[in-house]
Amino acid sequence: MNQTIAFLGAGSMAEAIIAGMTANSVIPAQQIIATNNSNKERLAELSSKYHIQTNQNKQEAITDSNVIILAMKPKDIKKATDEIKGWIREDQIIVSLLAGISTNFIESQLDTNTPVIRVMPNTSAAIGLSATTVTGGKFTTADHLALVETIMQSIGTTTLIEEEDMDAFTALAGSSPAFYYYMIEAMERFVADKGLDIDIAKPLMIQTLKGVAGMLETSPDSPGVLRQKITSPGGTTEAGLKTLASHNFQHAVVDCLNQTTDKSAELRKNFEK
Ligand SMILES: NC(=O)C1=CN([C@@H]2O[C@H](COP(=O)(O)OP(=O)(O)OC[C@H]3O[C@@H](n4cnc5c(N)ncnc54)[C@H](OP(=O)(O)O)[C@@H]3O)[C@@H](O)[C@H]2O)C=CC1
Ligand SMILES: O=C(O)[C@@H]1CCC=N1
Repeated sequence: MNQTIAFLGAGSMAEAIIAGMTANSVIPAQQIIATNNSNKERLAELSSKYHIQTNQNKQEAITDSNVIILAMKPKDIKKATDEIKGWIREDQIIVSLLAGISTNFIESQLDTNTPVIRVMPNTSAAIGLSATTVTGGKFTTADHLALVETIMQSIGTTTLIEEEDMDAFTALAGSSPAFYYYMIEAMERFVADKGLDIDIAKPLMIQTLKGVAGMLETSPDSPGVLRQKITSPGGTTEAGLKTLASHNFQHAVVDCLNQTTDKSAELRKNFEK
């Protein structure tokens, strides 16, 4: 792909995307430029690990690129756009990874007709398995969206959504890997409590998760039916599920996703000013 991509921000999400992009040949490493606020060591680390370009000069990084990926924290968006607004051209595309922050705010901050596309990847981008949602702003054409989807497909799947649904999909696909990891951490506690060998237990846990993902993907049955097929009356699974229900497990999960969604909206309220 003949695009040069600048990352403004070189933190964990930028690295997950860079790792995924450079692991396949869709975007050559030399067409990726990373810049950040001040952490020189971090840029050196990314350059040595992924053989990408780095540049501490944000203006140069932007000027040399067609696609500019905003990868700073939501709290830093105002300062970042104030700094870069004079350097952005209308032939470029701005891609924002920022939770909560709207395309409309970035467009108004930049004060140009440059297309702004909001995406929400997850850290599985590092192994090419992100589930990335994509939504366009006021100046975005179908061609812009297609280009950004192609770029993001180098790190996994892409799904076009309405911007009003982005907060909820941020919960369901951006943050949710952390919720799955949290459950696995609890299972690891059980492994330790029982004195089981983690080297035996971990591959079994991973294989089980892969099996669950595969069944969800291929089986015509709903998750509820799949669960029932495991749950013999009076059996082991039923005992475990009863315990989860007694702890209001499903309520906790729904509440967790609601709070995550609400936080995305709150970030917008707090930092779009
Ligand atoms: N982590 C995740 O799983 C996901 C994160 N996101 C989004 O990605 C964004 C980044 O998150 P994450 O990588 O975790 O954050 P990190 O804190 O790890 O990284 C933030 C980066 O932004 C840089 N930075 C801050 N201000 C500027 C600026 N004005 N110009 C250029 N760079 C700047 C920092 O540089 P320095 O170190 O020099 O200060 C740092 O490299 C967030 O907006 C988040 O909502 C989206 C999906 C998933
Ligand atoms: O926790 C966060 O705010 C970011 C956005 C989605 C995943 N991580």
